[in-house]
This record gives sequence, C-alpha cells and structure tokens, in this order.
Amino acid sequence: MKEMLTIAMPKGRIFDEAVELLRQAGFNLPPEFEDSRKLIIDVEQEQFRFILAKPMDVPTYVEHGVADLGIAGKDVMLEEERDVYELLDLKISACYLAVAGLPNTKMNDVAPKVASKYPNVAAAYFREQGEQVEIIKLNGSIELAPIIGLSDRIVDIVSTGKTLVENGLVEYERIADITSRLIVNPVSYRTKDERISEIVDKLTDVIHGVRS
Ligand SMILES: Nc1ncnc2c1ncn2[C@@H]1O[C@H](COP(=O)(O)OP(=O)(O)OP(=O)(O)O)[C@@H](O)[C@H]1O
Ligand SMILES: O=P(O)(O)OC[C@H]1O[C@H](OP(=O)(O)OP(=O)(O)O)[C@H](O)[C@@H]1O
Repeated sequence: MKEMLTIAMPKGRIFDEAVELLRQAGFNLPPEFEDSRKLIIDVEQEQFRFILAKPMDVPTYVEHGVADLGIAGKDVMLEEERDVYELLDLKISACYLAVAGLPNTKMNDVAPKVASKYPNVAAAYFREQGEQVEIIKLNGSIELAPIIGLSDRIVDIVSTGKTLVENGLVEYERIADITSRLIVNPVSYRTKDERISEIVDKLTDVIHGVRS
C-alpha cells in the first residue's frame, strides 16, 4: 500500500494547467476534479490528497508540513521566501515580473512610490538599484495605481502585455521570468523520498517531452 501524499494546489489560473500536467504524467485524476468546489479532494487510486489553496498560500501549507508537495509560481516563491525546497520547474503559467508605469515619466525625486502585490520583491529590487522608494501593497488591479496617481511605478506580472497596453502603461524593467514550480516540505522529502522521486521522474518526462 502506497503512503498518502498531500499536494497543495493553487486555485486560479495555474490549476487547470497543473491538473493537465499531472494527467499527462500518468496520474489518474477523475474528470469531475476541475468542477468541484471542495477544498480537499482525495484521489484514492493514486493515494493523493489535494488541498486547494490561494496561490500565495501554497508555500505556507508546504512549509508547515500539512502538505508534502505544492505547486507555486516562482513569483510567490520570491515573495514568500518559505523554508521549502524547489524540486522542479514545471514550465507552466509562464509570465514575468516587471516594473511598469505611465510612459515618459520619471519617478518622483521626493518619496517615490511603488505599488505592488509583491512588496518584498519590489522592495528588494529597488534596494538593489540603490533607489529609496515607498512600497504600497495592493491585492489586485495593480495597474490602477499609476493611472489614478497612487504610485509612480508598479511591480506586477506581465504575460501578454494586454493589461499594460489597455491601461496606457509601459514596461520599464524586467525583473524575473516566472513559471510554476513543484515544491516540497524538507521533512517529507526525506521521509517520503521514494514516492516523491517517482512523481518527480514522471513529471520530468512530460516536461522534457518523453511522454505525451
Ligand atoms: N497573466 C498571467 N499569465 C500567466 N500566469 C500568470 C498570470 N498572472 C499570474 N500568473 C501566475 O499564476 C499564478 C496565480 O495567478 P492567479 O491570478 O490565479 O492568482 P492570484 O492573482 O494570486 O489569486 P487571486 O486573484 O485569487 O488573489 C501567479 O502566482 C503567477 O505565477
Ligand atoms: O499581461 P497580461 O496577459 O495582460 O496579464 C497580466 C495581468 O494578469 C494579472 O492580473 P490578474 O488577471 O490575476 O488580476 P488581478 O489584477 O486581480 O491580480 C497581472 O496582475 C496583470 O494585471
């Protein structure tokens, strides 16, 4: 009998791609998996327990050991800096973190402001640039901030660039390329290594195009 593994899955846009990847890797997930509103889903035949969490919270569940594995965007990993290991770049949900703002504007000389859902990433970036800025934490619709005069710049995710264009904003600097990662609790990695290695091997084959 295989041991039960708990996997923290991000609700939202990564979820479908992650489920698809697991299926391609040969895991038998029921068709109703995507339509469920349940937050805990047991898949007996695979001995998996999935917990469905807010994307930003996935590393928290894994760090505390209530989930063995998790799937999280690199953006979340950079922001949260949790005590977990990154096992695999799943190469899904690709996007990047960038500094953006209104075109042809310089940052305010006095008390420049940067709005972001990623205050730690934003603070670290501007610190490295030697620029003193005030970080304003927002939870979404970040592009509003420079338009409405809340901030000089934003640090946010860009994927197609459509949101920036439609709101009359431009990209100033690219901070980091982002994809989703498979993460593991350090203790689980030692105690459930065989099971976890098997999952990593199967996912690696899919990512490298060995299976389809
Ligand atoms: N526009 C995008 N295109 C591709 N991937 C993205 C995009 N925006 C975010 N992501 C990636 O998907 C992850 C989850 O994004 P999603 O929008 O589902 O969650 P969220 O915005 O953190 O959640 P919520 O909207 O519930 O607060 C992000 O952490 C990032 O890695
Ligand atoms: O470059 P694009 O393809 O336009 O994608 C980028 C947008 O997607 C994300 O927002 P999301 O849709 O998650 O909404 P949010 O503002 O509520 O975070 C991100 O914060 C950008 O606003």
